Amino acid sequence: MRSALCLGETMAVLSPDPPVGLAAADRFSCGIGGAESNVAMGLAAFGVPVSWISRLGEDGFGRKILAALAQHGVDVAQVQIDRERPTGLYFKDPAAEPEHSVRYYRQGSAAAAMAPDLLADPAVAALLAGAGLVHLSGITPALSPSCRALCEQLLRLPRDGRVFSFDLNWRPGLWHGQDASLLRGLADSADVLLLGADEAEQAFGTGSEAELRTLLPGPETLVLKKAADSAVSLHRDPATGRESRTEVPALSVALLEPVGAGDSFAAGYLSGLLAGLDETSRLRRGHLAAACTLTVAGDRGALPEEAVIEALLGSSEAQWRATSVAPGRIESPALPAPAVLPGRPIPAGSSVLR
Ligand SMILES: Nc1ncnc2c1ncn2[C@@H]1O[C@H](COP(=O)(O)OP(=O)(O)O)[C@@H](O)[C@H]1O
Ligand SMILES: O=C(O)C(=O)C[C@H](O)[C@H](O)COP(=O)(O)O
Repeated sequence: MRSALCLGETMAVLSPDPPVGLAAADRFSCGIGGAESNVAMGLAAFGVPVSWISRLGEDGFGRKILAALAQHGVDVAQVQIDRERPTGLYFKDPAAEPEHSVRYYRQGSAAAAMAPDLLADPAVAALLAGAGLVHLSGITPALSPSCRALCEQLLRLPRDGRVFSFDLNWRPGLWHGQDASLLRGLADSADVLLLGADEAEQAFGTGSEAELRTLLPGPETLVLKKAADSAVSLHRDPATGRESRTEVPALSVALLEPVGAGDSFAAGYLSGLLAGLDETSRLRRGHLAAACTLTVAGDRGALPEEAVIEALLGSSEAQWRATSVAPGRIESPALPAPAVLPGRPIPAGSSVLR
């Protein structure tokens, strides 16, 4: 299988522990968070050889991020270390309204200093030349003008058999005071564009398939996620120009925490693309990986064993629709018995929402 390369910022994440509002918090647990590195770890879990490219501060948070990604099987050899700027941070605020539930401290971070000269680094150029997939997201161009220039330059590269994927990851807080209309041009120059109907509505004023396809005619494949309902792939055959539509319902999930589901979906879908699977299987892999993440209290849930993935991907539509995922457990008529999901137990005091 050809390798993948994911580029973007990863930060240290500080979460009040216990989960109270920031004003009341005395203690924090520290994890790591970054959309593109979540995708990189997700791809590695599906067996894809993957590198993550970024820039970190010469600090403990940077070292923690490198160690965590390496532990998940992601190649971090070409991550740059910035001696002047720090690793970015964000805080979770469990008491805040959803649009303020995350507080970024990433302005002037090491990653925000990424620039097109990164591509002149011979080791990075070699990774890029060998990659079958290059994954970016709408977060990076919002970080700084130099990061935006880097994304523009990457998306202008000749394809040479590579696929450039782009997850919209609309973060209005990061675009404040900047021209967010640039995002549409970037998204439109990818080959595979992943976006949620809700975020498309906010960023582009519509979540409708037909209107989005008209607004974004560039990508060969547009993957529109409709949260708990379904995901739709609109794919244009490069040889004939014919457009086909594939829709796969989402799994029934006992949701614990939503963060990271979009990144896991991207990893599932893109791993299927690299493996040469059809659109239905790619979308199913996306839903399955997202469901595993939705049932844990972190950015990424562990996948079931390979035989379970295969059985679910090969199941009939009725069996797929009757499949449900709860913390630690998958039940499906396509499985001889409920499958146990590996991973951390549910933290005490967490409530399982439905
Ligand atoms: N309530 C839910 N039930 C089942 N699956 C869901 C639910 N919410 C999200 N998903 C899954 O997660 C994927 C990503 O959802 P999305 O809302 O786009 O996430 P994000 O906002 O994290 O990007 C969906 O395509 C679907 O597979
Ligand atoms: O870099 C950022 O700004 C982030 O938000 C990092 C987040 O951990 C993930 O991007 C989760 O994002 P979803 O998968 O959409 O829930």
